Amino acid sequence: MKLGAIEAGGTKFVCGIGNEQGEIFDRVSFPTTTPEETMEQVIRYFKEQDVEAIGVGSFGPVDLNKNSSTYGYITTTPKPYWNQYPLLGELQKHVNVPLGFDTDVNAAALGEAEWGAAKGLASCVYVTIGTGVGAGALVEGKLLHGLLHPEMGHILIKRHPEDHFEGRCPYHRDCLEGMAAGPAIEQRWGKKGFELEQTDKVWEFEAYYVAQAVTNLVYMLSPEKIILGGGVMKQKQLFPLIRGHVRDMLNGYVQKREVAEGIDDYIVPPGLGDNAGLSGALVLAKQELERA
Ligand SMILES: Nc1ncnc2c1ncn2[C@@H]1O[C@H](COP(=O)(O)OP(=O)(O)OP(=O)(O)O)[C@@H](O)[C@H]1O
Ligand SMILES: [Zn+2]
Repeated sequence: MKLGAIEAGGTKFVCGIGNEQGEIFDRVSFPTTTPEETMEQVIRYFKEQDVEAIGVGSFGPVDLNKNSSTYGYITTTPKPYWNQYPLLGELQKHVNVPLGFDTDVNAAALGEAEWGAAKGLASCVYVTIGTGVGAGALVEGKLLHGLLHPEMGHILIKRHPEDHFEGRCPYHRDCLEGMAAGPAIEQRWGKKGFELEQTDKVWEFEAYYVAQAVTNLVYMLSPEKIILGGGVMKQKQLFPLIRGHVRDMLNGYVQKREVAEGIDDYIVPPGLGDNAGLSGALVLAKQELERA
């Protein structure tokens, strides 16, 4: 089965060709500029490929309600040019195959549950900490949608007592994304994250914020695995710091092996590495084909 996959990000669109076993045969990426420019490249790529279905995991907010007149739109994004953009409709005009659609982070969670770190589990959360913070959740075997879709990057967190950075979320200032996304690190410290590897304080603050999010996720969704991805999580020293804080914050209240002696295997990097989103989009394509 030849399937197409799109990971539509705010910086770049990654397109790929793969199959229902999660093998990826080709992978290209186009910068996210204007919808016209970016989509022209995406459409040209898929027109040369004879795929049976395409799955799309997109940055958001997106409309995932199939009964809505704006299904498949990128809706209220502050990203210039992409506000109220009919992503799926535009694609469908040019490729006559079933299209699966979900958020980028839900797709990543799905990919990880199918072939990655959460393989065989009916629940997991995938959190990305990159240009923004977002999380997708698989709950009892299904991706979580609801009213809009979860926007877990904007949860409210307690400030580190030594952190005086004001935060940079345009909506909430010091929410999780406002304090812990890559651009927040850069603005607070005046350097990019990868240049701050040796500065312990940077990762102490970062781990404190991410651990609060993880702790809240444990309480709210009770996932069987929590996967932390995105550019900032390339700093591998964050993992032990986050796990330590989570154990302290839970303080023994959740009495499960996974969040005690098994925590190294509970809060983990993506099993699929940078392919989580694209792999998840393949699953979305496969599922849409089965429904069609
Ligand atoms: N090795 C690293 N260490 C620390 N921070 C990093 C590292 N690599 C990237 N970052 C930070 O992560 C952010 C980029 O995140 P990422 O690479 O996940 O892109 P993204 O947010 O997924 O992009 P898109 O918007 O296209 O989805 C930047 O703020 C960057 O400074
Ligand atoms: Zn916010």
